[in-house]
Amino acid sequence: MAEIGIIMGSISDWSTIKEACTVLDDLGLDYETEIISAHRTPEDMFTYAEEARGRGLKMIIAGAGGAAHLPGMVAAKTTLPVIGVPVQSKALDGLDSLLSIVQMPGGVPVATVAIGTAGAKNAGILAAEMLGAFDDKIAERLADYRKQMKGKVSQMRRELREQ
Ligand SMILES: Nc1c(C(=O)O)ncn1[C@@H]1O[C@H](COP(=O)(O)O)[C@@H](O)[C@H]1O
Repeated sequence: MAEIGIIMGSISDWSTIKEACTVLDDLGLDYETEIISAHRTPEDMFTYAEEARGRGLKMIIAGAGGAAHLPGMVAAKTTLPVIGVPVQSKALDGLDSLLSIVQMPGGVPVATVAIGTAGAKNAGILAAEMLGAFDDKIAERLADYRKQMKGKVSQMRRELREQ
């Protein structure tokens, strides 16, 4: 059963949010995905947030752009940890998304990652690390992931020397 819920405000966010899914696939972790909007489907958002823990989710990754109220509103309706992904918007390059997500009032946190695809990737890794804090097998997979990253840097160094 999925322990990570991944929601986004619109299908237009998918090209960003799928980076979180890709990294979770690489790490062999189950997740579920859904489109939910605080603005367009507020009732569905409340239901999703209220039922998340009972359905076995351990955390929620929520991505949205522009007036990105989804992560904060979901956080307001659940005590599960919420990771917010600011999607890069056309008008303001995602600064609007970032500020909408990161500036939560004290008492209702959203763990906010960077704008765009790198942020979505990190949201996936952060979710895995949170689960890995309680699961040695996941922690081992994360250690392997780090080793692979190190290997890629070694390859970059070789390429640089060949320039
Ligand atoms: N920020 C939100 C919310 C919300 O916060 O509930 N719902 C949709 N949106 C955002 O509107 C942008 C444009 O959406 P469309 O491309 O569907 O017009 C998307 O980035 C979405 O996350």
